[in-house]
Parts: sequence; C-alpha cells; structure tokens
Amino acid sequence: EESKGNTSLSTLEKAKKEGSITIGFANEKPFAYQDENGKLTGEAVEVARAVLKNLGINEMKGVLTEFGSLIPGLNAKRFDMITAGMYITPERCEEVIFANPEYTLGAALGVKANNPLNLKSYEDIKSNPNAKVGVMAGAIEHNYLKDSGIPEKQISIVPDIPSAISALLSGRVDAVTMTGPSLEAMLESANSKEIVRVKDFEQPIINGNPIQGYGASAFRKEDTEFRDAFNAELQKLKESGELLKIIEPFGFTENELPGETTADELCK
Ligand SMILES: CC1=N[C@H](C(=O)O)[C@@H](O)CN1
Repeated sequence: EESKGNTSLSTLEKAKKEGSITIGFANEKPFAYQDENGKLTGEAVEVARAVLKNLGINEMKGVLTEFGSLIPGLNAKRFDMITAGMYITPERCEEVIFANPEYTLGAALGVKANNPLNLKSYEDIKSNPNAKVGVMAGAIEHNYLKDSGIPEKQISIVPDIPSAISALLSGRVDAVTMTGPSLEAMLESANSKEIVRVKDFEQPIINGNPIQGYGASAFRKEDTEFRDAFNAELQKLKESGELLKIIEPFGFTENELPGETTADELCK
C-alpha cells in the first residue's frame, strides 16, 4: 500500500494531471497492436483512447507484454490499465477489476487447408488422440480446451498468436484456437493458402452454454474511481452509437456489440 497522504495521487488523478497513461497490450491484432508506423491502435486501444480523451487524458503510452503477463504486469505497476480486449471472467475478477464490456465474441479454429483431420469442434479434437491444438498462454481458449475434456498432451501452449500460426504452418499442431478476429488478422498477414479458418466451427459448450466472451479494459483493484469514471464515459459512447463507429474499422459489427451486459454480471 502506498501512503495515502495529501501528496499521493490516485492513478486517475495522476493520469489527469500528466495528461498521459501507460497501458499494457499484447500485440494481438485487431484488439491492441502497433501498426506499420509504430502507432498503438486496435479495437480496445481506440475505445480506451476515446474514453480517456473525455476524461482529459490525451496521451496513451504502450507497454508490450505477453498476454499471460498482462494481469501480473498491471498489478506490478508496469502499466496502469490493460487495453487488450481481455475477456471478463470470474477468475480474472479475483485479480483485477474490469470496465463494462466493449464487444462480445466466440472462439474460432484454424487448420491446414482442406482440414485433413476434419476438425470442426473441440469435441473432434478430443476424439482424435493424434490431433494437437495450439493456444496462446494465458488465453481463455486454453481453459475452454481443458473444460471440453481435451487432454493436456494434445494441447501445445505458445507465447503469442504469431507463434500459434507458425506452429500450424510447420505442422507441429493440427489446429489453433483463438478469437475469430485474431485468426482472421493472422490469416491475412500470413497470406498463405496452406492455412484456413474452419467456417462451420461449432462453438464449444461450457457449463451448458455456447461460449461467449466479453472483452473490456482492466484496472488494479484499488482503482475503482478510475474504473467508474471509465465506465461512465464508455456508457455515453454506447448510447450515442459512437462505440460501433470506433470498433467497426477493426472488423467488428453490430452483432458484436455487448448490449447491456455488465462486468458485475460476468464476474459472478
Ligand atoms: C482478446 C483476447 N481474448 C481472449 C482472452 O481474454 O483470454 C484470448 O483469446 C486472448 N485474446
């Protein structure tokens, strides 16, 4: 605990005073990444940029870290918020607090062209002991795979999304799983006819429901004031329709709008 004397400012007060904030991101296109010119952008970054601007914070500085290190990095104060499109989950809510969601999505599967093992669901991976699936460390899809009953020996954990794609290209894995937008972005940059998205992928059913992720910015537990201020501005962007305009350039549509779902509900 830092001293709470007159001189110690909250994260929000400090950011407002300096007009600047440091965010953690994992270079996962289209959520949060650096473009060709080195500019920090992406769905989550641009939503945060609009919100922060309305809070009087005009500059965002990025700290790149592996997805699995975002929460530890936030809590170690390497940066002051996470803008990585991270899904709100009860486990994560024990370590950080989330703003309300910006979008909602399911999972996707990438395979070799013509899908040689005919993998169309996590169940198909489970029922073929020879099938190996790659997933990014710290990504929720790893939990989905385990919860679907796929043995660990069929799961290959890689540090980031590009490593998942190289594992698939080289044949070290037969499939990769990640969000649809991440897979689409990777297929575009790989620009290879050898790997494809499974079009008729069946969403995994976990606890009786097809999985549905809700992504949001995350903050340290003590920064409730910051999170609440962020939520208030985010709500205005939702009500004005501005949110959709911000996320559309990154491939999101009105189908991905989160509706009225709140972080509170998703933490339970
Ligand atoms: C944007 C994103 N969401 C998922 C998660 O929150 O774990 C993973 O797919 C990693 N990336």
